[in-house]
Parts: sequence; C-alpha cells; structure tokens
Amino acid sequence: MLQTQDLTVRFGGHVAVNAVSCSFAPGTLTAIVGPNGAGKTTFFNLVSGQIPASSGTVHLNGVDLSQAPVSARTRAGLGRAFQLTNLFPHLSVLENVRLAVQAMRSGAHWHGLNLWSIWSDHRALTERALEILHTVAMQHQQAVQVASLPHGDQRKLEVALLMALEPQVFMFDEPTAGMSHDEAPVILNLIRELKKDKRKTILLVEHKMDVVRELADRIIVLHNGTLVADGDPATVIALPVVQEAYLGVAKEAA
Ligand SMILES: Nc1ncnc2c1ncn2[C@@H]1O[C@H](COP(=O)(O)OP(=O)(O)OP(=O)(O)O)[C@@H](O)[C@H]1O
Repeated sequence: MLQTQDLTVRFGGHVAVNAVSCSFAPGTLTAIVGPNGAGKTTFFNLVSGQIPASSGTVHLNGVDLSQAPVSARTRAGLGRAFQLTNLFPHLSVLENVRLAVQAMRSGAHWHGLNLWSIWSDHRALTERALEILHTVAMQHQQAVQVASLPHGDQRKLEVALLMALEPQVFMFDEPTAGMSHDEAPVILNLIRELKKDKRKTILLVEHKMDVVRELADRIIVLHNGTLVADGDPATVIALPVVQEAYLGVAKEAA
C-alpha cells in the first residue's frame, strides 16, 4: 500500500501540492486528473522523490520513504516511467533493457572473480531482458540502436525499462502524450496487461478522459494542488469540477 499524508510542496509563495493524503492499494489503477497546473506532475515528483516535500510523508508498505532519495524509493518498489530521459540512445534496445535488469539486480550478490558466475549472470540478464522485450513485442528490434527507433517504440521501451525494475507501484505521467493515433493503443495495451497483476498498484496521470474512463478503477481530482474528489470513475466524472475542466475533452470522448 502506498500512502501519502499531508503531502505538501511550496514554490516560493505558491502551494503546488497542498496537504494531499491518499492511499493507493495493490490491484487498483488510480487516474489522477485535474486542469493544467493542478499539481499532478508535482505530486508524482513528490512521491518518486524527484523533489523534496515541504511537509508531509510518503510510505510504501509501512516504510517511511519521505526522506529517501529517488534511487532508494525505486529499490523500495516505486517505479516511474520517464519520457525518454532514461534511455541510452546510442545503445541497442537489448542493451538498454539489460542495463535496467542489471541495475535492479546489482548488489543482490557478489561473486568476486568467479568468471563462470559473471558469464552465467550475463546470460541470465540477457534472458530476462529478452523476456521483457517479448512482453512489449519488441524482441525483433533487440539489435536496433535506440536513437533510430520510431518515437512510439522509444516510449514502449520506456515501459520495458520500468518493467525491468519490477516495481510494485507503476507511475505513468501522460504515457501516450505526443504519440500518433496508431502508437497510443500499444502503450495502453501494456498498461491493460500490467493491470491484470493484482499485486501491482498503478497511478496514471492522463488528460484523455476516454482513456481514464476505460482504465481507471478510481479517479482522484487535483485542483490548485488540493485533492478535491476521490471515488469511482462514473461518480467523479459526473462532478461539476471535472465537467468544467474536461468539458471539451468529455464531449469529444462521448
Ligand atoms: N520547480 C517548480 N518551481 C516553481 N513552480 C513549479 C515548479 N514545478 C511546478 N510548479 C508549478 O506548480 C504548479 C503545478 O504544476 P504541475 O506541473 O504539477 O501541474 P500539472 O497538473 O501536472 O499540469 P499539466 O496538466 O499542465 O501537466 C504549476 O503552477 C507550476 O507552474
């Protein structure tokens, strides 16, 4: 269970996230919605540790991560997909995923100079990386240099890297932003697949209400940094604050 308690951040005099207390249970996909500037990305930044909170706490499974750096939060099980910033463009697709698998497993054991172990570890890393590439249907692109992949495939690879970290909590911030009409469904399918694993908690910041409606088990609404609504999708979407913020999108999606 991921829990935030009175999570707050101020930038100068501006309170971007204001005392947000919320719990996110495994087996649930929660969409975080709200108008531009509502504090959605900042809330993600506070949970993942990208920026320090002014006050409030973040706990995962009862462990206080409030003061922990990003790396410790990632190891604890908080996984955030970044828009392309985590990719090594000059390495191949397989090398990128293998590095993520290796990062996840590093520190787990130490073999000294046992060359057999190093070799068999390398093989195990490659096998795991290929397994993940298979899940995202990119195994045929394993040798391709990341820089030459189409944008949609780079975004898919981002999800693959996140999967390699085997997080308990998956955080997606507008995962289909900038994607073409053909590319977006691929990412949404991956999220649909992840949802089937009831041990996972998924947080999704998404502007497209048709996507939210389809994927979310629960919606929370941020407005001026404050949590103003929390509930099942049908109830929350019907609220005036959501209708106002998304009227255009909602009409389009209807
Ligand atoms: N590092 C920062 N320094 C100062 N102000 C910031 C910083 N990061 C965010 N803000 C401000 O905090 C508020 C919340 O921004 P945030 O990006 O979290 O909103 P959002 O809901 O994700 O918006 P969008 O839907 O447009 O992505 C905005 O007013 C923004 O200008």
